[in-house]
Amino acid sequence: MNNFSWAWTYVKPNWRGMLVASLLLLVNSGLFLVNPYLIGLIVDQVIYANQGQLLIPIILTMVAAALIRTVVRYTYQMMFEQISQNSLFRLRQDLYHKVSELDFEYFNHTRVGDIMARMTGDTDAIRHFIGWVSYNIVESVVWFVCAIIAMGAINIPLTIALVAVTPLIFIFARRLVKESSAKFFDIRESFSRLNSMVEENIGGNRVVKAFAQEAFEVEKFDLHNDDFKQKNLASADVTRRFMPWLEGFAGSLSVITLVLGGYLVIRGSISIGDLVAFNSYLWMLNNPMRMSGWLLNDVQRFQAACIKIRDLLTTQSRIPVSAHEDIPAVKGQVEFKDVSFKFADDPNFAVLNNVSFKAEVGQTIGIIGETGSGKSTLVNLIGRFYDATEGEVLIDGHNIKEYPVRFLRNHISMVMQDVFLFSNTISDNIAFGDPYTSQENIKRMAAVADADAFISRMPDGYGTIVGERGVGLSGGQKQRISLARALTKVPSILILDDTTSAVDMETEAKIQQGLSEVTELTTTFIIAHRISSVREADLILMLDKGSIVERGTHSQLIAQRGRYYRLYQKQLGMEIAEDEVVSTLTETTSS
Ligand SMILES: Nc1ncnc2c1ncn2[C@@H]1O[C@H](COP(=O)(O)OP(=O)(O)OP(=O)(O)O)[C@@H](O)[C@H]1O
Repeated sequence: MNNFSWAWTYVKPNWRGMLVASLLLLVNSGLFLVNPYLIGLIVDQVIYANQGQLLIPIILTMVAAALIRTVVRYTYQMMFEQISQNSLFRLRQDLYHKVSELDFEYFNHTRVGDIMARMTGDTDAIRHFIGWVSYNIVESVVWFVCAIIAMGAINIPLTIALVAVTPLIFIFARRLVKESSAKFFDIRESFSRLNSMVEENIGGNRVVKAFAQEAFEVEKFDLHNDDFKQKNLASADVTRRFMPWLEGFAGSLSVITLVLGGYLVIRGSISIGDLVAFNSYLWMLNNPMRMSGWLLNDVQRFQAACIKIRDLLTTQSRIPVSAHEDIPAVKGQVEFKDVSFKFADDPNFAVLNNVSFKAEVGQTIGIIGETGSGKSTLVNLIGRFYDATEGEVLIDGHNIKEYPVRFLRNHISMVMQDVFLFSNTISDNIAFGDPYTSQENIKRMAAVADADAFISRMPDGYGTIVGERGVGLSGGQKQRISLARALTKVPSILILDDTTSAVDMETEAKIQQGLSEVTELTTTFIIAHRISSVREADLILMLDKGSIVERGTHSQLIAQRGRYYRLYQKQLGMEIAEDEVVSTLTETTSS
């Protein structure tokens, strides 16, 4: 399907409006023929044939034609605008739906700025095409044809002399399209890079400031900014080189009309009135010629935008959103059978190697291991954010691939390592897990996450609006709010990825106590670096380079005297050291 047919699918629901607008456009073009004809009449009949009584009716007709034209033009322009906005609305809807269903893999490789460029600049190029360029092209063609017919009716040889110039315009227009097309793609890519750079910089402004790298970033921005400017100038250069030719051809029509037309008048082949009318129609012929360069540029911009948008709309998630629908509710038994996993962009590196374990409903599984050992990747397979490359993940005995993804995720709650809060009230952030939850439940779950106390101390309490990504809250506060958010959902499977890393051990103990009360029927996965976070778990998995190297309960693993034991010793030593510091400080203060 070409880009025009594709764009039509968005316009099609308004096809009736489009038809009426196009008919009005034809009426308007027809009305343009009236005045030149009447001007010819004034010259021939009123001035030369001395029929002064015709002057007033002719002028009144001209005024009426101009008035009707104004109303008609306003109406169809507004209709095109309305249709283009409706089409844009539908397109944005499709784009947003698409973006919301794309998987982690896509976002791992796509810059947010690039997606934003598609959703703003590219969609606007398409709106501009539907709402302005398309009817201007039709209008130009209609004017061109009408002018030739009207001029042909006056004098055929003179019309042929003018039309003889038009092939040159097509030759130049084709060359313009050929040269400018690539430039628009360059502009589009440069805009996307600029957008991504700005987006990343605003998002990472704290890091930039912390490293005092403002000057370096400004320099980087200037490079992108300059690149965008140069790409636009290169495109403008092509336009400027071709425009004088198109202008020149359009201007040559007046010269041909005056020279050849004057000759025909002297010879008596046409009247002066006919020549004046002919000259007035000329505008309908040379205006489309002048416009052709600009319109062709806009068509190129439209084509470049269509390619980018269609590329996004046709991107397929590796994880399909729907699957078998007749599957019972998730209870929460999770089993990994010889699961291995490799990221698509690094197929030689196995992030998980033959991982096998079983978690019964309501059990707590602790996952511990060095950084980069594959802990987050393992739990990401449970929510089908990625699919295992080998082996099977089973939930309640069914292969996870049999579950419709949204259905499955509805039964899973996840507190991600990288906490994200929306710039909204704390209450709404917590209710995000279940928008229909009551205020009491929000407060209850906040209490379980040991967040109620600090939230209540805030001046606006649960109504406090947090900044973008939770700005204004400490790391530990953000973690606790995101834990409360995960708990409001009443999940069958709860995944806590390093959720208490930023809270002190006393708070962690309180949270664990609260959690054990509300997760009796919930299979809970706790990823942690601190043994204190997992020691009560029914099963602890120790990962190393993607493989389970030790497994068992805390006491079993201690008895094994292996890596877990050594880690425990190390952490215990640190705890004791910490306790010693605290008691020394206390003693010093009291003495
Ligand atoms: N999108 C990705 N593409 C390629 N490799 C990745 C991707 N995400 C993670 N990895 C790699 O997979 C490995 C495991 O990462 P993972 O995030 O699962 O580790 P982790 O044990 O959770 O680490 P941490 O404790 O630091 O959170 C790492 O070597 C990492 O570099």
